Amino acid sequence: MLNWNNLDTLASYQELEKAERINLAEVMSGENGAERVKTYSTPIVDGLTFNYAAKAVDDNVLAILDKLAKEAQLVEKYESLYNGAVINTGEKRLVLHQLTRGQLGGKVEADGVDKREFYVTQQKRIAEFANQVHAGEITNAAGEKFTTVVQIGIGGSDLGPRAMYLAMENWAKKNGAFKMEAKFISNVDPDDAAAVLNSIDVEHSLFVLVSKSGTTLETLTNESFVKDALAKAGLDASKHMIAVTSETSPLAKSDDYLAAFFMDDFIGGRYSSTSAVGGAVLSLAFGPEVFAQFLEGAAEVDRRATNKNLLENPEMLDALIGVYERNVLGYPATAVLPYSQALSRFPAHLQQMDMESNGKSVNRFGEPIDYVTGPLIFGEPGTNGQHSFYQLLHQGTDIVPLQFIGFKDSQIGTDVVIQGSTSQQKLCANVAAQIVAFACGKADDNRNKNFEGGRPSSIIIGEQLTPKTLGALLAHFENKVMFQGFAWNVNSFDQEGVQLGKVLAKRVLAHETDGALKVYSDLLNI
Ligand SMILES: O=P(O)(O)OC[C@H]1O[C@H](O)[C@H](O)[C@@H](O)[C@@H]1O
Repeated sequence: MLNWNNLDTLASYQELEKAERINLAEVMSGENGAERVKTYSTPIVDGLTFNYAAKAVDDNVLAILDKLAKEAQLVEKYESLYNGAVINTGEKRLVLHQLTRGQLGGKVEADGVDKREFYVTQQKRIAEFANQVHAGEITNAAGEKFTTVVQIGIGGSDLGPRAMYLAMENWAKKNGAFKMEAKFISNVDPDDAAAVLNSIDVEHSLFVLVSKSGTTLETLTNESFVKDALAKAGLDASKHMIAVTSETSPLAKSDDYLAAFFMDDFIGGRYSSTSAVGGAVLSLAFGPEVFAQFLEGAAEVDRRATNKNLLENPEMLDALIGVYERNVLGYPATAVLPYSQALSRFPAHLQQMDMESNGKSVNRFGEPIDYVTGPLIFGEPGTNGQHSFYQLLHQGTDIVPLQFIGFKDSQIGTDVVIQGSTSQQKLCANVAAQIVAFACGKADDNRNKNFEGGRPSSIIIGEQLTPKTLGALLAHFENKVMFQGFAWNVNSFDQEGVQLGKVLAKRVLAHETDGALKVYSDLLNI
């Protein structure tokens, strides 16, 4: 039997509140600090490690977090999720994104369908389609190969796939796996679609229309925008477009598309990168084998996250340190700082994954809760961020926990030695320096130059960003957010908070406004 209790009712949480606070600057200094960096570390997968030495925790706090994990039954809740329980209480749905990359528990059936089989079938259909496109068996009307793939989608149908594409693009080029260039149209701003269309050769472009619901205003508008451009170029849109949607959506049975691939209601948009939503564009761009490696990395993390030992479960550990920082230490935000240009859109993806999941004020039964939940997430790749917002992170009045990500090797491998070091070494030197600067600070008589320190961070260190380590990185955060949602006793899998704005926008477009909404509409000339 699972107990779905609010965080503040747990005995271990009360113990956590009373636990002695750690002086991070002190514990990270000298030999003690060196020892922490060596020991406060646990593997995520081969070639990827979670190091939490610079977090404000010690063995005592970790032991209490372990009690909390057990009292809140975090792994048991995960088990019930992947065995097909109705975890998404708001929408009364199963939550099955882990099943798109592996079978963790027993067979999961819904409406008489084996769901693992369904996801694998879609993967196979996509793989076959992608191979045919690459082989020139599926072509444009003139019998010429498609060279570019353009994804049309927004939110989860854009952010994850786009971030994953960018993360693998240079790796694929370097490793002979690059098949087609991918572009993305998401915003309803006409300049987004127009700029992408201006940058491609439409005659040789294949468009992937992605919408789980098939009703998203931005995506349907951009579909029409693209169809208009295809018609103007004298092209038959139905020969240039495929759809990725759920079988129940209005797009599912249309003749407007060359092919349709499916996901379902049990895959949340922000968790859909490993479903057909990411599968279509990534398999077209890099080939099905690369997509399979990406899934394998995610699957390995999903398996590891079943470990009940907190220190051997980096997803649960990361999650609970985050809960400690948010609820006990009162920190409002988390900055995601990848020292990897390939991860330039990864923070944007995590913003949706985390904030849409855990930005909740009621528990999973709809009752108000008396504690804070999901933090504000933002970030930029290092070292660019260092020359931008790090000032506030080092000396501002809020303490913002930091999530660094760094790799020993670059993806392309082209580098240059300047003043005795390569660019990759300079990149890595900066991340090491930042961790210690944030944690330990530096005293100065000039208050303006003083660094208090005590600013916590963790780092995920990898050998190289490959499809497999990328899949692992993605699943690490998906599972972290899931465990945090369990700890906060919220439903991490719906997003009612996005609805009101959509309803009001429709009213504006129908000219059914009054009061402030009418004046804003007039000011914006609608
Ligand atoms: O894939 P779609 O149904 O078009 O949804 C696209 C996005 O829009 C919604 O408003 C939600 O906030 C997102 O969670 C979702 O990913």
